[in-house]
Amino acid sequence: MEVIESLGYQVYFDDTLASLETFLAARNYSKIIVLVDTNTLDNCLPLFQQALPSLSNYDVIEVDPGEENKNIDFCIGVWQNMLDFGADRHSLLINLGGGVVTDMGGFAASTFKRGMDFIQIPTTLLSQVDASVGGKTGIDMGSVKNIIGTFAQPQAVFISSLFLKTLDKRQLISGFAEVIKHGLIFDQAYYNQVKTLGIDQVDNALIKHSVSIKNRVILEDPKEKGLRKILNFGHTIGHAIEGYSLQHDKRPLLHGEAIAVGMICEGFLSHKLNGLSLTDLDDLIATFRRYFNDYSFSSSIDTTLLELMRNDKKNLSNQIGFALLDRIGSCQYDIFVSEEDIIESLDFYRELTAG
Ligand SMILES: NC(=O)c1ccc[n+]([C@@H]2O[C@H](COP(=O)([O-])OP(=O)(O)OC[C@H]3O[C@@H](n4cnc5c(N)ncnc54)[C@H](O)[C@@H]3O)[C@@H](O)[C@H]2O)c1
Ligand SMILES: O=C(O)C(=O)C[C@@H](O)[C@H](O)[C@H](O)COP(=O)(O)O
Ligand SMILES: [Zn+2]
Repeated sequence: MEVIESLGYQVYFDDTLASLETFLAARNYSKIIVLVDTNTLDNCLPLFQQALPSLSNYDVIEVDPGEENKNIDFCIGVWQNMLDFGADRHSLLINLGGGVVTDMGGFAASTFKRGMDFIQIPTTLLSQVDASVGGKTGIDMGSVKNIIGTFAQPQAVFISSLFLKTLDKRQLISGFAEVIKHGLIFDQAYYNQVKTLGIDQVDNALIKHSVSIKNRVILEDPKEKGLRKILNFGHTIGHAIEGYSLQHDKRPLLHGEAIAVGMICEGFLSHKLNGLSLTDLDDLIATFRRYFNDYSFSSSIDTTLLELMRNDKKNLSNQIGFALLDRIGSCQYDIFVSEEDIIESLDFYRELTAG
């Protein structure tokens, strides 16, 4: 078992979940509630139960799966269930699921009775390498991603790669977008290592390396006043595309798929405005196109996408904020980009992927 020290809590890499048993034994929670979605109820709760045979007295809250349910209505359902189960400030919420469960569960716990303890047991690659660590919690409103939320740290994070065995390939690749992002913004050698990996080559060492990159950034800037914004590379445009797709596409893009589009567009902006070489841009594009299908969207939605970008949390005084690369492995933040340049980056993506 390996451990990373994060913001006052530990991230355990522990396929046995023995560390969770020790964690619970050392605390005297008045009540334990496990939040799952329908898929993690079927696929992950049995593994959780097997690993913790001594834990029998807990309640389960189940929500429908998927981004379309990461909203206030489902959150009210979670709060209501916690009330019904008699949760108090000395209770623990265990979020057992992907980023939707860890984001929404973290938000529900951090606001319930002004805050109760929660732990994260991420069960997707995306939530293991990114969403479960760092304390960003939240929900969407319509097409606007993560617009209501808190910074609230879990009491601990328990990562077991065994959960990934039931995850489908599309979800694994979606999570891989954040892995590639970690290399692009912080670690060129890591980027070079991961950019040709097969998705079946994802292992504990890779998950731990990604978490350690994210952790170094958040330790320096827990509340995203500065450096932490680099973790948002690809997200100004990616979140707008994700939010749009969620409301309009029959089969909406997943988070990682949308930010892969965003990272190509923001790669273009990095080249145009922040000194990223053409060689690095071409490399970035080839990497994302190796793993991700092209997304087709017409210029008629550009005004809607810009409207969504006007809600980005990195914005300042009506200027749309970006984190952009100057080379692979290095990223700057607080770069404000004109709407003309943003549209040029969307045109660039469309031309790149046309035909
Ligand atoms: N807080 C953060 O720092 C942060 C970072 C990155 C992403 N996010 C958020 O995370 C969310 C995306 O997370 P995600 O990709 O994990 O999506 P998700 O939670 O929707 O999970 C993806 C799908 O996999 C299913 N699933 C989960 N674990 C499974 C398993 N082990 N076996 C089989 N099926 C399983 C889920 O039910 C769901 O259908 C987005 O809302 C994004 O905004 C947050
Ligand atoms: O942890 C962070 O900080 C990130 O930006 C990680 C992102 O991958 C993640 O998608 C996050 O939820 C985006 O946050 P937001 O503040 O842009 O909503
Ligand atoms: Zn993300």
